[in-house]
Amino acid sequence: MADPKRPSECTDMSEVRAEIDRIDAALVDLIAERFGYVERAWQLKKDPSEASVPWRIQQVIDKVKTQARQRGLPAEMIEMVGAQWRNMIGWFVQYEEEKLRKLEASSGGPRK
Ligand SMILES: C=C(O[C@@H]1C=C(C(=O)O)C=C[C@H]1O)C(=O)O
Repeated sequence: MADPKRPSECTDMSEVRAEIDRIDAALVDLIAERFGYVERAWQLKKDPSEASVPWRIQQVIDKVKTQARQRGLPAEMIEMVGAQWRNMIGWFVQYEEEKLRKLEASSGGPRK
């Protein structure tokens, strides 16, 4: 595969789109990798009430927004990044909750 091109090196829309496709594929890989740790997280928790950890959710969102700020993204985009993370984490929390509920039901009570 050709070397990645910097934005200023792209001379037509097919080159721009090829780079966007490359970045999107990398983002999906990273989300899948992140999901692997969420999968491990619920296995290390004891019951569904542990799925949502508000202080940690806030910490994660603060960190990504700080990084977005440091990268010089526009203010509205920083808010968008925070909202996307909140949305993604919301899904992960639901996933963990469901797994822990099923585990609780199948084992006849919370894990000791
Ligand atoms: C991964 C965890 O489980 C949940 C998912 C989080 C995430 O996706 O970053 C953060 C907090 C938890 O509500 C955790 O407790 O750290």
